[in-house]
Amino acid sequence: MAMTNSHNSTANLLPDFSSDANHSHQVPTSCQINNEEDESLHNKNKKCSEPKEMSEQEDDSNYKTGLHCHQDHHQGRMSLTSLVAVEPPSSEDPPTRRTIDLGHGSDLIYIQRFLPFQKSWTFFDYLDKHIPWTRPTIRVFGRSCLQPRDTCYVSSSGLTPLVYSGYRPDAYSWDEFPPLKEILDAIHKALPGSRFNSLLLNRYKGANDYVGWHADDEKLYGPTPEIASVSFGCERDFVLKKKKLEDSSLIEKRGDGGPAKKRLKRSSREEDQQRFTLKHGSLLVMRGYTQRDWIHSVPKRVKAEGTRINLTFRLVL
Ligand SMILES: O=C(O)CCC(=O)C(=O)O
Ligand SMILES: [Fe+2]
Repeated sequence: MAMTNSHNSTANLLPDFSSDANHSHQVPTSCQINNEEDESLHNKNKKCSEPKEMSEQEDDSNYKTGLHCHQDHHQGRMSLTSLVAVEPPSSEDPPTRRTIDLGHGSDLIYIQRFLPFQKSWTFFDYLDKHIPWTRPTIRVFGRSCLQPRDTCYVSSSGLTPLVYSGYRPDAYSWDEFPPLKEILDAIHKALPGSRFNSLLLNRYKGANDYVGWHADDEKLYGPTPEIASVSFGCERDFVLKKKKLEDSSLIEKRGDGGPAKKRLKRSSREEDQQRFTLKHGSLLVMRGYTQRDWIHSVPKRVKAEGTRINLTFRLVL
């Protein structure tokens, strides 16, 4: 597929992220999420309904203080995208890479400015226009419903097909979307030793689009999937909650990454929750047993007016 925007090599523009530059930042652990929807863990009889929004009061300061018009993108073009609340980074800020140890063999890496700001808008525009987005019907708790976000799937040929919520997306080839290969190259460079061969794309077209609580624990990824998530456009919260074991020895003994969902509940302890406001151009990596022991979601948000595009790179074994 032809690109309408010119693209320089991302790798040339990228700083070296191969070592931790800064461990001192703290990840916010307070989490006022009242979204009790859980697509994977409980309440099978629940209607295929959408999760509750945060109230204005609960909707945290990220969205109150973080609303800034970015002035240097889409100049002279008024569009929904141009209203996205994205704060351009200060050029003085060094790129930082944080590693967050979730315990018991699970960890996260977060690089806030993984891709350069303007370059990230070029990617956003390309993906928004050229990806063959679809909004499929999926099965949740035995009911059919429209997936609350657009999606697309890209993978290398010959892999086990991805099936989730009763939906099997067609797999497009990397060759059709050169910028995706460019982003993949940048990820491989930032994560030496890691390899990804498939990509699930999500587009959240506004405040009502979301992804409910789930773990990406499909068998085709093996027991310890590494998932590299790149975000573009409107900032949204990404929330992780630790699954609560009824018998904490079970998971340790199983050790196979299998979906022990029936025996797990979400935890209510504050330290068992993590929340990130995923920035335009950021990279979040989930590693180890994160999919086995934690669930994650991108909840609805009152103030998230613009479009967000998220790419999750995975390795199908
Ligand atoms: O949009 C995101 O940040 C996460 C998407 C996700 O969890 C998924 O596609 O499995
Ligand atoms: Fe996920």
